Amino acid sequence: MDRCGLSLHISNIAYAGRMAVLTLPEAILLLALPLAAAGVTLFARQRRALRECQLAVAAHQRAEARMREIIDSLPARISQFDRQERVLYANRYCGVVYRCDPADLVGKTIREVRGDKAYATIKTYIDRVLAGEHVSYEHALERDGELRHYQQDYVPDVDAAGRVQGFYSVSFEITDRQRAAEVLDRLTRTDPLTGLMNRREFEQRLPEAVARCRRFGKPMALLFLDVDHFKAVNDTFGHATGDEVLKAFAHQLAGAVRQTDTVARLAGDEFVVILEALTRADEAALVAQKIVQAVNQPFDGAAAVRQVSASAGLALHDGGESTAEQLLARADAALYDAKAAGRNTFCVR
Ligand SMILES: Nc1nc2c(ncn2[C@@H]2O[C@H](COP(=O)(O)OP(=O)(O)OP(=O)(O)O)[C@@H](O)[C@H]2O)c(=O)[nH]1
Repeated sequence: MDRCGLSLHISNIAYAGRMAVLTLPEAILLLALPLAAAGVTLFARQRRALRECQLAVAAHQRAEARMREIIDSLPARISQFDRQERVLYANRYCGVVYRCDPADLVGKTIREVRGDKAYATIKTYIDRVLAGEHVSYEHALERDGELRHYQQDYVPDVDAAGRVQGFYSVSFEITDRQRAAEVLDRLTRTDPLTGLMNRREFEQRLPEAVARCRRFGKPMALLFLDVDHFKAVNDTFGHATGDEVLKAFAHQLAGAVRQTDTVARLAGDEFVVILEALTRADEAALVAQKIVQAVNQPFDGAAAVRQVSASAGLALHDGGESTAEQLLARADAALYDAKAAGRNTFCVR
């Protein structure tokens, strides 16, 4: 009952008092009834308000539980750090990756969680996110004895005043994507028939080798090989046998050089070898001789073609001004010299 209603009620009592003489209990009852009614109304309102508040809290708790369930169910590491790089929150998947209860991570620093070595690498990203930048990078972690790759995002946690008070970290596993990319990368660099490097990869590696030769002053050489009379192999035994010969030849060639030497198939029956960090320039001629002899050995197994020979052109680089293209052109010219000299040999330019 509001103030106006109460004064109206009292004036009604006064009027009633004038009309009839009330007993005391009747007067008290008359006064108490509206007050009790007002109390009941107030109580009901308070109860309704309390109920609404309880419902709101329950709804909030349900929403929070749902959010937490979603965050915990995602196959991603989601965590929150303060400015001192301490874990404030870590979702369930963090526990899966770090093999612990995620609650045990809370309070630890990122350095304690990731270890000194990883921390040295990621410190720069942490500094950037704490300076307010959204940072993305990829990294690898060993899990179950296997190297797994992750896409990592750091997002600044900014307070109402615009200050960075920490950061959120989200990390998705990208191992499958990474492996697919590696396979694709390998395919783009490899000759599918022989498994050797292809021309594209060779064209990238030769200038790098020339640059190293110039920088460190260690002589290098390029050997350009071509199988002798290979057309006759195809014409006599068919293309499939020709392919088998190329594979066997590639195997012999790769076996005749060091693991660190670069061996590539440029096209058809043309192969190249980059010989780096030679101690003396004439060492290249010895290696060329050894290679020409090695590829002239009979093939393993009972193939239709038991043996081939190859001619080779050798070009040396002493660390001077020659470019990769010039080196390749010299080796190519030397190869023609070797063909003209009767094949199954090498010439130098
Ligand atoms: N089997 C097979 N043959 C190929 C492939 N690529 C190119 N060839 C063939 O390889 C042969 C290359 O022959 P050439 O090098 O031109 O001639 P050659 O008979 O070896 O003669 P010389 O080099 O002068 O001794 C051609 O017949 C091409 O068709 C391949 O991937 N597989």
